[in-house]
Amino acid sequence: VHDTVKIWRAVNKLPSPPGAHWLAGHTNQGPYDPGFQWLLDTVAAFPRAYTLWNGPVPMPTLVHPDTIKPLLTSPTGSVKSPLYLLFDDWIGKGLALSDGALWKRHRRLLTGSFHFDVLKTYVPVYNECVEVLLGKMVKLAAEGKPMQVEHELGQCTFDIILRTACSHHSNCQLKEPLKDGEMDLLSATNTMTRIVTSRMVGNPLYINPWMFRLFSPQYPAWERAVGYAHKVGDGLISKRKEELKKKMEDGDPLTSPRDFLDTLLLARDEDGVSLSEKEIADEVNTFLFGGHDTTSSTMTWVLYAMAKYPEHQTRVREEVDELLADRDSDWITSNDLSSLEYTSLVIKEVIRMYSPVMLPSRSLTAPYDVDGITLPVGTTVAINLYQLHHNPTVWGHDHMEFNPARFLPGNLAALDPFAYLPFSAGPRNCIGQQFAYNQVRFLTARILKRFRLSLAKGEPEPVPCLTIVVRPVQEILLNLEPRNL
Ligand code: HEM
Repeated sequence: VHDTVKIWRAVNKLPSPPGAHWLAGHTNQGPYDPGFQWLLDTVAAFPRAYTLWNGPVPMPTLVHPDTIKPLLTSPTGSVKSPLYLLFDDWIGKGLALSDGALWKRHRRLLTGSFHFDVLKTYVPVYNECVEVLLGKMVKLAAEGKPMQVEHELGQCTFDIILRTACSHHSNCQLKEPLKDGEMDLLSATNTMTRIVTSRMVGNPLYINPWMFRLFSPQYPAWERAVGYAHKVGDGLISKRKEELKKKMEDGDPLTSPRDFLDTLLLARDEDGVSLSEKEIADEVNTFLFGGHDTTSSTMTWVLYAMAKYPEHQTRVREEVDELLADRDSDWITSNDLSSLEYTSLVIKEVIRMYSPVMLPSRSLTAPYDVDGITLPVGTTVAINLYQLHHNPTVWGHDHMEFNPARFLPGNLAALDPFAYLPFSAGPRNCIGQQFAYNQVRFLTARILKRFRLSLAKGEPEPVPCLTIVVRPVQEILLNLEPRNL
């Protein structure tokens, strides 16, 4: 009680949007309602930090580089907040959820998997997976049907992460739709994502694991999907262990891991200790989770932005045409990616506009100073990246305008390095940043090389909403016009 009173006293000193109900807090005002108008109004009124009341629970929210930077750069000042426990059954103590010595050990062992040289080896996989997608787009165009962007990109990015992480060919892009009661890894993952989201923004009682287990009608579906995903993951791991054992018996020194799973199985710390089976399984699940919805949501918004702003679409296409001129095929190599300069600017701006991962949060393990107010140990603090990226005091009053030129080196120089944090920053930044970024540049270039995209007539403007990632409330439909090459 003493600690709670201390926290309440401190958070009450921060500014807070008016009208919070004593029990419901700001929930009735719809802080995360689709479209994010409340977030836009709030950051305009409180451009540094404010207290959001999630029902009766306060959550100081940081929205300015100055208030965010010390939190993210302190290696010991905070741990992941209890909200991350919503993922616990699914990804266990993998990199995203663990803290302290366990996290440090895993991060050290896994960093090598995202080294430039390793990421280079994934480019052929991107090419193969996008060929499947392009084939489906050709068929849709021939039938005069629009593309359901999120659906198609969700399948394609899942195909990519399964192949790059575990060399697993799921054929998920070409599978027939599942019949009632059937499950595959993609549908299990989608079910888990849906249920975590509904616990995050739905009945707050179900945030508690026991209330969820005992009373939520969704629990049986959750248990089934988690069980299925773990069974598939465990199967992939034990199959690979056998393969590696056989290779070693045949004298292979195993110096070049084939994929992320190999890296995990071969990882040894300074004392020669490997990861346990449970640790490996948690990391596999972490990467399938972290590496799928994030890139799929980003690609969805990129393609939408290309259709909405044809002048930028044309500039990206010209850049790709120039890169691939005089070549026999559309295949893009890892060396090509750095030539896609305008494409990169466009992608950075899309990620700013939509902030696919919106709301990292932390529990303070040391007092934290926000504009002269000290938040005590135990306070849950959120960093709202959407609000940071739409903070008029940081980005100017034209922050809702789509303007890739913001990211030209000359303009970036004037910007605080903590003004743009889609992948967070500091020791807990996104380990998959370069992997994601390569993939999105790659997919954008290959798709625009082959198709002109336009908004399907009569479709409403898509409205972003918060799930685990930011995605459109309704599927986005785009018309496809194949280019005559
Ligand atoms: C556009 C795509 C992506 C975005 C916007 C993104 C964003 C983020 C953000 C903001 C964090 C920090 C979360 C926090 O502090 O709570 C994070 C962490 C993480 N991301 Fe990503 N991510 C993306 C893609 C990926 C991919 C492709 C992977 C894996 C292949 C991945 C794996 C992870 C992991 C494991 C962490 C936890 C790292 C740690 O705590 O050491 N992410 N990501």
